[in-house]
Amino acid sequence: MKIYFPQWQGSGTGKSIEDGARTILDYLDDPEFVHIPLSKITAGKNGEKKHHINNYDAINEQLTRLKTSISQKQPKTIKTIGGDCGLEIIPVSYLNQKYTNLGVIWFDAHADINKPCDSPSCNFHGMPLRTLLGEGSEHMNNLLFSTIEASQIHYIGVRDIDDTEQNRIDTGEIYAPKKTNIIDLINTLQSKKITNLYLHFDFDCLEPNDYNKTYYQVTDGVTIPEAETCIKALQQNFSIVGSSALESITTEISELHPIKGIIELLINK
Ligand SMILES: NC(=[NH2+])NCCC[C@H](N)C(=O)O
Repeated sequence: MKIYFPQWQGSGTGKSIEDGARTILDYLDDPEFVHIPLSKITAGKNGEKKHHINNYDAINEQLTRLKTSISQKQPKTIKTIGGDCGLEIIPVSYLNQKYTNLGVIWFDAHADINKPCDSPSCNFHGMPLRTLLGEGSEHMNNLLFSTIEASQIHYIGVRDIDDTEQNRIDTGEIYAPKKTNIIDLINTLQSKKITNLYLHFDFDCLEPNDYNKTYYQVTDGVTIPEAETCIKALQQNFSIVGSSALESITTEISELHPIKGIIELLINK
């Protein structure tokens, strides 16, 4: 199943994330994408915070739509154009229920593992992994198809981590090396007997000199050739049952040029 879900409300005020999703959709020009409509509940500057989550009602309503659509279709695989990282709680928890021992590969500059009450921003896109662990807000748990274990989480390119997130990572089980070594990652996944993977891809994992049309830019990122090599190696060694392309913000298709290879690998391979 291919899904277009341009959720931006998880970033607080970042409407550019919706525009960026549309640009990737237009570039791919693929009628197979199922469009999930966003909530009309006021969000952003005048949005309301509930349970330590900005724009809670809008996010809850539209993620419920996404969940319903996936439940009805019961897809074997899910490819998503987004959108902010908060949307991941739906496809990941669905695929995790379908495939035992799903490996979750998180290409991202950020750890996205905040508890709502610890989050400096109260933006839900910094919370999806903690939610998926079943340690987030009880007010989001109704959206989950299943919860994951810490040992299923593997970061690539993570380098902007809040102190409270680091504390969670330091309690063990989560794979979060300072520098990516693809051989080590593959060995780690194989030693855990993981065969199926979900590839979460926030374009801010990339080195900004290679691509900076992202909601955040964080120095010392993964280069585009490194990211492509890594995705290809994972595709050769594992079965990829889901992937996402998230938080790019350009409104010009021509500016997607540097990341076209990555988009193709994630969505069309
Ligand atoms: N998906 C993202 N862009 N996440 C950024 C999160 C930034 C920061 N850690 C926060 O929780 O607010």
